[in-house]
Amino acid sequence: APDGMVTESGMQNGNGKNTDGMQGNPSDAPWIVQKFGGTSLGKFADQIAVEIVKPSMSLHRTAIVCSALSTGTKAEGTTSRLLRAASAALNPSSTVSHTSIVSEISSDHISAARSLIRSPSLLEAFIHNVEAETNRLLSFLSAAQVLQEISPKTRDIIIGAGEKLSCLFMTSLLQDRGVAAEYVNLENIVHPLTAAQGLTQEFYKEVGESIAERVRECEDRVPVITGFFGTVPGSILVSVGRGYTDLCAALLAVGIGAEEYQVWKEVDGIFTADPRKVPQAQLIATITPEETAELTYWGAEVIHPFTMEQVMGAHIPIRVKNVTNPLGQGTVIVPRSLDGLTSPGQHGGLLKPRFLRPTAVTTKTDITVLSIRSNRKNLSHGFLAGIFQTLDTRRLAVDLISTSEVHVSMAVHTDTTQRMNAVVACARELEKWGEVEILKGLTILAVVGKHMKSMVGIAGKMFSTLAESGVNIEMISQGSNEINISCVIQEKDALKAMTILHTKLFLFQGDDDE
Ligand SMILES: Nc1ncnc2c1ncn2[C@@H]1O[C@H](COP(=O)(O)OP(=O)(O)O)[C@@H](O)[C@H]1O
Ligand SMILES: N[C@@H](CC(=O)OP(=O)(O)O)C(=O)O
Repeated sequence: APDGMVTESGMQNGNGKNTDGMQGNPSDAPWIVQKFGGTSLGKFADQIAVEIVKPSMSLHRTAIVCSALSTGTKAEGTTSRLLRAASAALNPSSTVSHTSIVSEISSDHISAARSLIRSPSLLEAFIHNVEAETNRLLSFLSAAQVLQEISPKTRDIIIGAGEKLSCLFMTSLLQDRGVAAEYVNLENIVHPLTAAQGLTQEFYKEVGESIAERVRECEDRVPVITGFFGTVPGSILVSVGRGYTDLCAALLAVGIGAEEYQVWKEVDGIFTADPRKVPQAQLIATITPEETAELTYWGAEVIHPFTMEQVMGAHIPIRVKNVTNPLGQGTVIVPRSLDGLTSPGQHGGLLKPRFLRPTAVTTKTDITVLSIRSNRKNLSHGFLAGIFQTLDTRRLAVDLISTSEVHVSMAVHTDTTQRMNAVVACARELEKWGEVEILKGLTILAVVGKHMKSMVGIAGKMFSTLAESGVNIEMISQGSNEINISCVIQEKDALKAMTILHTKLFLFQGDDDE
């Protein structure tokens, strides 16, 4: 009987090697890597264990990678709360203490376990492990409070606690449901020598191989892997950013040579538009990595943008699937080597054929446009270089740019107060070049599709459709590649614009001239 957790040293332990009476991974079957997001784990942990992981184990060796638990939205999730705890520790006048945030995180995990884990011994071992992890976390936060400083490495360790807690929880739950599972903590997987080379492809490859090696040590036990993969060069939040678990699972998929990498979400896959905003959006059966990367960059929060590059180089397909509909086919992001072999399928009969329409439409909110009208007749030598240097010193990246002889407009993503303040500071500095204007409350609207390069007049149709619907276009920019056309509009028009473009460009019945 499962009498304790199968964990690394320091954690309360049962008999790790003994999988008696528990279902283990089949030996020699191909590997599948499954990644679960925080909100999915927070809401559907039982279904994930019983309806997704267990069935997968009958045909595949299954490895699961988990993000930190969220009970509501990602902003209320464990990672966000850990970041708030770190800020609270540093801020003596903070209204909440880091200790109260940590104790809430701890009690949320314990109450999730109480409601799902039936075995008293597994539950007791889990609570013990949560307490040990929480105490360690508190010691890091208290040290930060005393020093009034958090190094990037300490911040990484603090946020990494989120994935450790969620994986301890999933390991115990799987064991409780009869699965031989093993907790795999990647906190120390990055070797200092590997880290020294920076975030290079070689770094990713070595980390992926180390994760795979650790996973093989689990033998027939299902590895439950922390999506936090250690203190990476320059800090995980800065170098990779939120959503790093997608990348972690991709590194494992490559390292272990998985047959498929599954990203489990709360949507059926990638749609022609955000299904929560455009109810007519249709599920896309297959999509290219380039299109997925564009969509992600332009606001569709489907998968971390660094993920595609890793998996596609190794020709491993990514399948985006829904935790609440495990039998659905999802969307397959087809690696280059397989592209063309699979049919460009689509679901539903409402959509125009693939070669006559773009793949998807998306919006990216919180955009500010910074415009500079030169006070000379022509753009002088050094004008553009000066502008970019100013932006660079404030660490601002430009999403879209449009230039004329005496005028430059740049769209910047201002999703944090810090970035908005940086834009205002830049504007002040740029006044030496001419008249500066800041336009806030904007959205980038992007249409993406690999067939668009051969669709004559698609840009014209996009802009005339917007004009007919009374959507004012603030800025148009030549797309950086042929698979995307984007423009900047008012935030208040975003939903209307996306819906009307979806109807006119994607659906049969919306088109009057075909
Ligand atoms: N084109 C798109 N296809 C699918 N989902 C999209 C698209 N654009 C935006 N989204 C949004 O991305 C989110 C991804 O799903 P979710 O499971 O909530 O993410 P997470 O795994 O981060 O918790 C959904 O909220 C969905 O509305
Ligand atoms: N927990 C981390 C990493 C992550 O990958 O999250 P998710 O898989 O829930 O997007 C975050 O919130 O950023």
